[in-house]
Amino acid sequence: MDSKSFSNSDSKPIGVVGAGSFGAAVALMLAKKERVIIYARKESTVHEINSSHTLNGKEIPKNISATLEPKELCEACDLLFFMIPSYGFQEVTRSFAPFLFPYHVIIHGTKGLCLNLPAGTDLNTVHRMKRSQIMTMSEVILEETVVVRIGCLAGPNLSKELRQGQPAATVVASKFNEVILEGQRLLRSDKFQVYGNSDIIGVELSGVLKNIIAIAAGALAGLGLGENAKGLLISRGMVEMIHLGNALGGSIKSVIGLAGIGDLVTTCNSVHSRNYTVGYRLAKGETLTEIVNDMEEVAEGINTVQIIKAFLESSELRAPITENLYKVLFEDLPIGDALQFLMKYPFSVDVDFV
Ligand SMILES: NC(=O)C1=CN([C@@H]2O[C@H](COP(=O)(O)OP(=O)(O)OC[C@H]3O[C@@H](n4cnc5c(N)ncnc54)[C@H](OP(=O)(O)O)[C@@H]3O)[C@@H](O)[C@H]2O)C=CC1
Ligand SMILES: O=C(CO)COP(=O)(O)O
Repeated sequence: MDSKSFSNSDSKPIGVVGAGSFGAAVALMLAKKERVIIYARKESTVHEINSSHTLNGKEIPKNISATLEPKELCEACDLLFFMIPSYGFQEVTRSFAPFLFPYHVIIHGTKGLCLNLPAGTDLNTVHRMKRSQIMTMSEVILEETVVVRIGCLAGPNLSKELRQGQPAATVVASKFNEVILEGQRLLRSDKFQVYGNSDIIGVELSGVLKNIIAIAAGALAGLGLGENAKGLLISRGMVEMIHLGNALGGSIKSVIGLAGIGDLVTTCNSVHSRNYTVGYRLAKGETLTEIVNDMEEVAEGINTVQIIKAFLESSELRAPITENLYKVLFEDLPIGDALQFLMKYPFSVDVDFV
């Protein structure tokens, strides 16, 4: 394959790694254009897809099949969509690495961060982190594999709405134009618009950072506060995302685009958002442990708050929403006290980023 262009023109199937909520939603969209092979780690999931053409009991098209083997997926497909939460991302990427070649293209949809810490340490033991110790998923793929053409999918894409066929849009970000074009070709439909962006780090960070604000928005709703308070949170949250995104290597433009403000508005308003739900349930009196133990799906924002708090410890930057949410989640600060602190915080300039 020509290293400068990429097109699945020989109609190889498209690989989807992960059969969770988002992996399933993306596999269904891809199956409208091409054959799809899903990699899942559970034999029962693979068996269900291959034998009854269902996933979690819901019918799926017959051009979707499944495998338990990374090798099989890498041999069959040139383009792989990695749809794995950040907690499993490094492990899964390492299991695929021996079978990946520079001709492969990977587009991921993960809205979380991984860590690059010395052996024997983790998030519970390292409380100050430099940027070099924090990795976006494109950085994990670059570190662990020989794949260079990497893309990221981010935007207001609640999987439940996508599966219902409701209209939506996303951003495919990559430094390689052919990755953006192929993502657009495969995913675009009359119900789904796909924008391109070359700032992959900024787009990844937008999807990651909005989860923090979504937890806070759920908490406001759980406290019974109104739309004025939400407008305030979303606006100040966006400013915080811009400064954090910038400090971590992303561009302001990406945060004020679909993957940033677009996704922020969606997840701060939806009971289908897991992050929003975490905040809502906290405000209703449940503990973080109770909520996490009871959730079947991942709420990336919880881990992200911890990582960003550790990053703030090693920088001059202040991010009052994140810092107060950290105290609520991990230091038992009552949500009402956090809110009071934020109301008194000396934010004096409305727009300080342009
Ligand atoms: N759901 C949504 O609306 C959206 C989600 N995202 C992002 O997509 C990512 C995935 O989310 P989502 O699909 O919702 O998560 P889910 O919790 O629904 O599913 C996660 C999937 O990843 C698999 N998995 C986890 N760890 C491993 C591992 N080590 N090896 C193999 N498989 C593994 C799980 O497998 P198993 O079933 O075997 O446990 C499961 O199928 C997250 O980062 C999320 O932020 C982005 C946009 C929208
Ligand atoms: O990112 C999402 C929608 O764009 C999904 O948000 P949650 O992970 O909070 O469910």
